[in-house]
Amino acid sequence: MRVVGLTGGIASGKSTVVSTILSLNVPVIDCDVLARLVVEPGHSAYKKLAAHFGNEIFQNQEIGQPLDRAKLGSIIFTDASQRRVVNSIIHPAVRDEILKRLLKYWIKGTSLVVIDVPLLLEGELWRIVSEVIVVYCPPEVQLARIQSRDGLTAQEAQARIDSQRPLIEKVDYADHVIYNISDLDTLKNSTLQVMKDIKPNPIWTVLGYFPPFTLLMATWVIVKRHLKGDPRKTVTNGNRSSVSTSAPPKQKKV
Ligand SMILES: CC(C)(COP(=O)(O)OP(=O)(O)OC[C@H]1O[C@@H](n2cnc3c(N)ncnc32)[C@H](O)[C@@H]1O)[C@@H](O)C(=O)NCCC(=O)NCCS
Ligand SMILES: Nc1ncnc2c1ncn2[C@@H]1O[C@H](COP(=O)(O)OP(=O)(O)OP(=O)(O)O)[C@@H](O)[C@H]1O
Repeated sequence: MRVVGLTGGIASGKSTVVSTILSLNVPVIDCDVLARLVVEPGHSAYKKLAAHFGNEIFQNQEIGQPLDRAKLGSIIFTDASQRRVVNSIIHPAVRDEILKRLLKYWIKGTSLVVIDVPLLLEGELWRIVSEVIVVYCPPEVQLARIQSRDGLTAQEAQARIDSQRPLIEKVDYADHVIYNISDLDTLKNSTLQVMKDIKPNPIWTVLGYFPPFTLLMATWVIVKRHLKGDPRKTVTNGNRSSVSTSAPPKQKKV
């Protein structure tokens, strides 16, 4: 089974890309959805958040009520230390949900699964994906899209962008980049092209069910990612300043 990681920046267009991928009947595991699931009342991440923040992050300021997402957002997108705490509570729970879903798809004989992970290159999951797709758009476009989609001020939108690693740095770790700098039709076509490129060969899918090949393929994925380097260690690289944020760098397929 080929596992592909889809990432980008806030409002860069990941969900829009996902809708095209789903139209091809390729399953997508959406981490924003899982992050919502694991903070539902009764889940262990919910209890940990309550223990850390008290009642202030819940609707009606009452423990037992669903999360007040706007309130938690206003805290974590302006305070890096609180963001780290929330990440340390939610991310392991999301990772466990991802692994459970991957196992189910593998048992079902699925040949290709896409994981939509906004923070793929900031966490550990990049290690297990065979390909990384980055959806890129320039920061000024991100800013405008967040404001118009979420009704936030420019300052609030900027705080959200700043809470993530600069998108242009993520491009360096991509096997495929989708440049979302034009209209929605162009975005759809670029997505279809990338999906065509990564379509798994059915022979490899079948071979993946024979233990020696499973092991070989898993080793290859880990080695391949290792050779590309740890994206969390590099703050920036020499290419960054030479890449314009308003025009796409040369189409990249490694
Ligand atoms: C703060 C919360 C409650 C805001 O909820 P809201 O419904 O407004 O936004 P939503 O969940 O749809 O996220 C929108 C986007 O914000 C960005 N984002 C979310 N959390 C983070 C974070 N911890 N750090 C950086 N960016 C983040 C992502 O690009 C994401 O796609 C929510 O984002 C959350 O619980 N975040 C912590 C969990 C997390 O890291 N999720 C990201 C994927 S695992
Ligand atoms: N090429 C485009 N032209 C016009 N609008 C676009 C384009 N791409 C995306 N959008 C709009 O920008 C907004 C953000 O896109 P989308 O929700 O797909 O981003 P995202 O990366 O999934 O965001 P988030 O990280 O916040 O979940 C949406 O309102 C979407 O309709």
